[in-house]
Amino acid sequence: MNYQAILNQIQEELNLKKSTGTVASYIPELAKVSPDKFGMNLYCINSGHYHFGNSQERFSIQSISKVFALTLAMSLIDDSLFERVDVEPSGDPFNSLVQLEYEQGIPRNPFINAGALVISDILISLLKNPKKDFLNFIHTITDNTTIDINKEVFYSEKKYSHRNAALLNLMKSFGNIKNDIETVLDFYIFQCAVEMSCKELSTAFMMYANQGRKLSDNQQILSPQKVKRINAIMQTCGFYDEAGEFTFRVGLPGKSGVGGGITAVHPGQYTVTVWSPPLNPKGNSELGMFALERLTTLTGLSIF
Ligand SMILES: NC(=O)CC[C@H](N)C(=O)O
Repeated sequence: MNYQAILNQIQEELNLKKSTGTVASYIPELAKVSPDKFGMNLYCINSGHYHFGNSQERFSIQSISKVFALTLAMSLIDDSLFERVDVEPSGDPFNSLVQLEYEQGIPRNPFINAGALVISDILISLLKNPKKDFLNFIHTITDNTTIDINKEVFYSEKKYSHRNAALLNLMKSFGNIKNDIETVLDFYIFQCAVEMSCKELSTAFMMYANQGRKLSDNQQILSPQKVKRINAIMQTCGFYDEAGEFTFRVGLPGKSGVGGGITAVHPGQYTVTVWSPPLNPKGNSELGMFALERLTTLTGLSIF
């Protein structure tokens, strides 16, 4: 298959499309990013990288980091993790508080904010230097030690994190947060502030397409069974209250972030990352979803 020709076609179609979305502004620093950025990187297990646009420029990965945090936590502890966070789609926005109240502080899944905050709490209890260890984990899976956080984004989100603090307080009242609220919030915001390019994200996600092994050196990062589970959670919960729509249109497990990035996985075949900052009302990249839908349609390669 001529993947580059398919990507070129998607780029041409995108040039004709006007986005109706808006760049996230509740983290003020994110609002400074140009809405016209667009990058796409496709990383095939058998034939390497294909790309176009701003695919090598780093952007704020935001909630895509939730996949790395869950992976790290699952590599360190057993299934007891899932006593503190469930694996059901929420059908609610990523930062919603309502379900938590009547479900007694157990978040629906690890990819909504409440669930990711519980994973942050677990990592803080398990790791010596949570921030350093988290970055090291990303360095390992990408073979790239230059990946870091964007400090402006970090401090910007810290100033406007009242809702995440509310989620933490509510969960703490139910006994599902063990560490100090400020410490958990700080680590969660840190992981969201990591910056990576489309190419780096596709590389990091390759382990989910390759049974838990890195492609570069075959290192087993996570067992195939655990990778299967993470892919399942990405499929059912990776896009909040748009997980069904993403599955319907694109047909791949994946994860989005309010920085405008989406990374998706076709186990055994490829990983793909798109970046376009304007978000649809559900907080997912509008043109990113369009590009991924075109990719699985033009290649005929989705998991369904
Ligand atoms: N959906 C997202 O990417 C949200 C991440 C963001 N840091 C928040 O907690 O609001």
